[in-house]
Amino acid sequence: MTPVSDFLTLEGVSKTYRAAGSEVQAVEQAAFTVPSGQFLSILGPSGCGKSTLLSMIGGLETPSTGEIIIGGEPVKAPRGDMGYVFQDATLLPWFSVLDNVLFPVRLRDGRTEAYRERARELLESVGLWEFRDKRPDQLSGGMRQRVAICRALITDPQILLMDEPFSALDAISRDEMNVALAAIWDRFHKTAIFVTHSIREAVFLSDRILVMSRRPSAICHDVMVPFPRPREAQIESDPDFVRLCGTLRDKIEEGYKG
Ligand SMILES: Nc1ncnc2c1ncn2[C@@H]1O[C@H](COP(=O)(O)OP(=O)(O)OP(=O)(O)O)[C@@H](O)[C@H]1O
Repeated sequence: MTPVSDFLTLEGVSKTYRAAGSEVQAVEQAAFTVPSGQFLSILGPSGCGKSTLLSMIGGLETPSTGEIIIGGEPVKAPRGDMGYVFQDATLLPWFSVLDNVLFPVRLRDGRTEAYRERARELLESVGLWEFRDKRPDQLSGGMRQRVAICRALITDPQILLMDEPFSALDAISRDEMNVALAAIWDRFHKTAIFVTHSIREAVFLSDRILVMSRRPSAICHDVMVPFPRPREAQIESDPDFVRLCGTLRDKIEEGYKG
């Protein structure tokens, strides 16, 4: 049994895609553990295998070699106790904000009334309760992503997986979303795996950052983020914050060269 302190464990995880006679080594020998409640970001250049790694943790892709263990159980398929947030909020356009947040419950057992209070708590925590009757096309991109985060948390999952959830947003909305996500994470405190290209975003949000290189597609650095929580947007002008961003930029450049 994996101890709770090592909630997620990857052992020698690799992924090779094979198609039309060619092979792509998307992830090579990933091995790390994540304690329960840690916010971990995976940072690296385009094509280094970040999304593939996240998909394998989520049970959406199967590793070619190695094993992924969550809460003592090997991951064989998507689990009911995971929440997902993707680049596109993928809300149902004909449902209200509230019904979108409750949708995973409707799929699971239909007992949406029992979760209405939790939906209210989640929507209030991101400032959207008063928008509960609006439809997605009446919301901004940032608001839609906040709804997607509430939807991912409605069933109180053990782990939240996020794949570049804010990359389609403009810079101001993205900064707002980082503050909103940090606040929601401080409140609900889930184990979180967050894929991003943005060094600043990773440092602002994370307890720990894994940097991936492109050749090989492997984890090349594992860095703890020392700043206390709660974090305010102003932390980004702190010299230590700026210095850590510079260090990570250097590590990513090293990873590019391979
Ligand atoms: N289904 C697939 N079939 C074949 N190759 C794939 C597949 N999915 C990803 N790849 C390849 O695997 C490598 C890693 O892709 P992946 O999307 O995991 O990288 P990434 O770091 O998330 O990239 P980005 O930051 O651009 O989203 C890339 O070379 C990609 O083209």
